[in-house]
Amino acid sequence: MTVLPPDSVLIRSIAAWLPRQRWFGGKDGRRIDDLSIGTATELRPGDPGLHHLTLDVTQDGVTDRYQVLLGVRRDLPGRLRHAEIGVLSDGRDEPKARLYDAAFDPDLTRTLLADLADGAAAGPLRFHRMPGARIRTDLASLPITGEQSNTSLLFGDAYICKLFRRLSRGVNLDLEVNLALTRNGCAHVPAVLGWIELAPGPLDGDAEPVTLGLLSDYLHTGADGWSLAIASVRDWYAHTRAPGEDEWAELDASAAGGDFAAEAERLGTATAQVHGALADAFGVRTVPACEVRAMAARMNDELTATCRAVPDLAPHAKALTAAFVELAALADPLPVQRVHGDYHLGQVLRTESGWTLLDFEGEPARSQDERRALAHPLRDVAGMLRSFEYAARFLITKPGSVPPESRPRLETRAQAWAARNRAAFCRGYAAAGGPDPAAHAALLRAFEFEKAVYEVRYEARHRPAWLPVPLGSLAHLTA
Ligand SMILES: Nc1ncnc2c1ncn2[C@@H]1O[C@H](COP(=O)(O)OP(=O)(O)O)[C@@H](O)[C@H]1O
Ligand SMILES: O=P(O)(O)O[C@H]1O[C@H](CO)[C@@H](O[C@H]2O[C@H](CO)[C@@H](O)[C@H](O)[C@H]2O)[C@H](O)[C@H]1O
Repeated sequence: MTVLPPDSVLIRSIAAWLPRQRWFGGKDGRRIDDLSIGTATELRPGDPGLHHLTLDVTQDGVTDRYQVLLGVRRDLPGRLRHAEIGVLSDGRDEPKARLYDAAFDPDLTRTLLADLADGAAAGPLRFHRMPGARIRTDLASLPITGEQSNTSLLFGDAYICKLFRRLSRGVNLDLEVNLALTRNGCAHVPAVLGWIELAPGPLDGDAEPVTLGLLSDYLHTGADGWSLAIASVRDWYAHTRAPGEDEWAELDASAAGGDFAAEAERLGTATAQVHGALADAFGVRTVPACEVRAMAARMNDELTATCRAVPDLAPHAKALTAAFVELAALADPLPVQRVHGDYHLGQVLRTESGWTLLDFEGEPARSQDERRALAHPLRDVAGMLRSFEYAARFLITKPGSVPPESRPRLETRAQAWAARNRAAFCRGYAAAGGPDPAAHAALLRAFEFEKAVYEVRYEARHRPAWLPVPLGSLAHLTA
């Protein structure tokens, strides 16, 4: 049972299973033309056995590398049936072994924790413990499932181990940034406890190790910004006038019980502090005005391409282009630095001690080089402002979500909620030393529109039912 099945059986099983996985990046209609095993490492012999695989998956001439934890058992208990990848038969009636996604098997993932605690090495895999960190090894894991591009394992309520599914060349951005900020004592990221990497191998000649996993403190008291914001919006929609209140006066959003503005302001403050820490850790560079013009041209090219793919965006194109032209006309050089890169309410957690930022990997739909590129910090501010727009409209935009007669009233409420929380976030950001959004209106607007174009493309490809959300907010912002 410790020996891997012949490649052909394994590869056929994985090729059929891969496209069904939420985290598989190649589900855009392209066929898998070739699939091969890059590395295979036995991490635990016996029944159940654990193997670590890297897979090279080629689609339309482009090869991406993924990792899979392969479990092998003679009998698969009911709790693991949903994770089955394939059956290995000996040619007679009885299956010889069952292959499955071991991320779902706490009996096997325990091995990862033990190896991290030991700073072990296995074949090309290297397990690193953060100097000074103590890692408990007696915890069982539970995978987080859902809308994730990676697979994260919760170990008790102490640790979270993020296993990157599509592997990028060299050190993963999430590890690089979290490690630098943990070392600098930044309170707004979860502390890094360890990481797993693939040592540069003779096979592909990579000079740098490839990051496979990241073990961090699990912030078990945290609530994510998106759920908190949505709860606030729901409360604001239901808010009614107090008895005796002037029925013609504008409704006062601050009087709604679930008002989010104080949280939005604190989030702005935390964001500016993280930007300061990123500038300290990685430095700041200034780009000349010609590069700003090139950036504006790229934004406009993406707009043109997206209008072709999603014609519903076309009615907004004129207003968006005008914002990119305005950006190109800015004569000043721009300071750029490491930023979050895909900043939205789903990437922040509110704990009892403040806001924490997660997932510094950048936008999943961008290339590795684009994700690593330096940017002006207001690009993140724009990302979060877009997220307030999303949260404000999410509950009412999907077709059939509210009766048509309520829509105009709720759209007015949505606009008020977004305006109030955008202003609070920007206030907190500027007060904590970030570049003042009010003083950089043209830059901020261009970044917001760039993100909105990305969102239209993202939603059309991954969640078509959400497409009315960015389109609805664009209708308002470009009116
Ligand atoms: N350190 C942590 N503490 C608590 N929850 C976390 C932590 N890291 C991630 N999470 C939860 O897991 C979710 C996904 O994490 P994320 O890093 O964004 O993964 P992905 O790249 O797969 O989207 C987050 O939205 C958050 O709810
Ligand atoms: O979290 P990821 O790094 O996978 O980011 C991608 O997916 C996000 C959605 O999960 C997407 O964010 C968009 O939807 C959010 C609501 O679900 C909203 O708050 C964001 O403002 C909006 O951009 C993100 O763009 C995408 O890269």
